[in-house]
Amino acid sequence: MNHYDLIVVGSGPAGRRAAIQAAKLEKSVLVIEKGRRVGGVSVHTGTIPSKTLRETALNLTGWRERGFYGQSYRVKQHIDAADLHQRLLITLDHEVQVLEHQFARNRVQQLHGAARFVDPHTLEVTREDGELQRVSGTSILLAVGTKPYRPSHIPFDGEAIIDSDELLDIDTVPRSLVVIGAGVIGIEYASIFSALDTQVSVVEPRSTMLDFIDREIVEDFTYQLRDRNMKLIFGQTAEKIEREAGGKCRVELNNGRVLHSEMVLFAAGRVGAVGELNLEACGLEADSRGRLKVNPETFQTSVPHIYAAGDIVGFPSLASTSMEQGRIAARHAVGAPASEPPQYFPYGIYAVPEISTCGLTEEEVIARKIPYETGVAHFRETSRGHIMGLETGLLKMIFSRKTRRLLGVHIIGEGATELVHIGQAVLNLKGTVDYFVENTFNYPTLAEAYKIAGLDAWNRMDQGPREAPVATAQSLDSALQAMKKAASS
Ligand SMILES: Cc1cc2nc3c(=O)[nH]c(=O)nc-3n(C[C@H](O)[C@H](O)[C@H](O)COP(=O)(O)OP(=O)(O)OC[C@H]3O[C@@H](n4cnc5c(N)ncnc54)[C@H](O)[C@@H]3O)c2cc1C
Ligand SMILES: NC(=O)c1ccc[n+]([C@@H]2O[C@H](COP(=O)([O-])OP(=O)(O)OC[C@H]3O[C@@H](n4cnc5c(N)ncnc54)[C@H](O)[C@@H]3O)[C@@H](O)[C@H]2O)c1
Repeated sequence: MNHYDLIVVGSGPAGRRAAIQAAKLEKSVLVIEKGRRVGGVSVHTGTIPSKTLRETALNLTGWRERGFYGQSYRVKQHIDAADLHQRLLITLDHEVQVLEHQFARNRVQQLHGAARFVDPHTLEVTREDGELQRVSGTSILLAVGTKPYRPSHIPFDGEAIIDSDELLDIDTVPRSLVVIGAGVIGIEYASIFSALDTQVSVVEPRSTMLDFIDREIVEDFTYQLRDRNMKLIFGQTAEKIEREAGGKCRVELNNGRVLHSEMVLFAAGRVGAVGELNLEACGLEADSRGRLKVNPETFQTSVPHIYAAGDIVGFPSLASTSMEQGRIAARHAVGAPASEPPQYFPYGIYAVPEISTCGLTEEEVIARKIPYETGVAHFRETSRGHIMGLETGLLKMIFSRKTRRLLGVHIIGEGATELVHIGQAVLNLKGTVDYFVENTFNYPTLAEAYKIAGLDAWNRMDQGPREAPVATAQSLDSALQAMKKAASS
């Protein structure tokens, strides 16, 4: 039986980063992956496919050009499922190749098959050819991720009543779609299909959605979705879902309302993929949602040489944070020093329009009784926004009135998931409103919105002995506009 310094179960973001980190520290590493190809949910059914689908939809519909050419503008008149699949396959292939190459370069060994514990240090792998193989590890990292929650009362058929994994295999773009669950997955796909001219209805049992996002941003988002005819039905559950004789889906809500659609996407959460691990054999137990509890600093489970990272440990369940967790877990497992994760990480929602956020929301600042000021910029106030024909887009920053520090940045609109990193850096480096006022930004860029929002807040804050330096004619304009706005409000 082969023995390794570290065995990693799962090759998603947490597993791949952990494996490469341990290999860089010259440890022997084995990655066990039950999927046919490495990459995990992130590469095959989650992050990368959904973002590729979004990009394809925006490109083929000509979405980004409609500000100039009107709502009826299309790059391709009829977009079918083959159009969507084509780019998907190329992107996924590329991702897998890059990952395989990284493993090979770093001498990370791979074993394909489902792993289960035999005892706390030994795993048995059922290989693709049906053979069983046992391996042992000084440390083991569980990075097995999650799978869609599929309650037994939903008649999934893989064709018209589907989960988010099956969505990637559809062979037609539906003309109408009911999405059950307004979580991140539900809302991203709902807005992508709406951009493809599908008539979309979203059913959500709670009275609000995306509660971790600043309410002003969610209100703007909700307005934009409703404005393009999406039905957002809050406070209702789907009582019964069935296929009718003609093939259409019928969704009956608990208030008696009935929705008809060509397709139903059930996206009401995900559960940990611990089913095959035989956790009893290593002394671990998952919670009711299949999640494992870990020490948040080291990612050790209650069995000290067994670590868990990524979606299997719960919030925030992002590819980005999973990678960091995997890296920290691997360093701890092999006795290398590891820093703590930074206080604030960004969250990107790749809906149409996209949303990104980092730090505290206005609601959180109020709840903590922190005296604060906000600064807001609309993308249409920037020259880059004019050039791009943007009609929407908003950047909001929240500052402490006492320390002047940036507390949160919240963005909706084109490029939000990239732009947020400027705010993230200032936030984690403990920067203040003065950073945005005193520094020059490239012009014309959407990043100039930071300058405008910074000045907007600055004008209403105690400015002490400072003067706002005026770096360019453009920032003078912005400053004057912001001052006028402040004076009139
Ligand atoms: C539709 C969708 C869109 C998303 N979009 C984003 C996004 O835009 N940005 C973002 O940051 N995050 C996004 N996420 C979340 C992101 O995909 C996850 O946070 C990330 O994939 C979690 O990584 P992980 O390492 O925990 O494992 P996963 O990526 O879930 O991979 C786990 C791997 O473990 C393998 N495995 C499971 N059990 C066993 C076993 N017993 N033996 C061997 N192998 C096993 C599985 O086959 C799988 O390959 C999205 C998720 C979904 C579903
Ligand atoms: N851009 C990104 O970073 C991104 C994108 C997609 C997914 N993800 C990650 O994947 C994870 C899973 O996402 P998700 O959207 O599946 O889950 P979720 O838990 O975020 O959302 C599920 C939604 O479904 C609703 N719901 C729960 N039970 C329901 C029921 N029986 N009927 C109808 N609705 C019900 C919930 O109220 C919630 O709004 C998230 O935690 C997220 O971090 C991230």
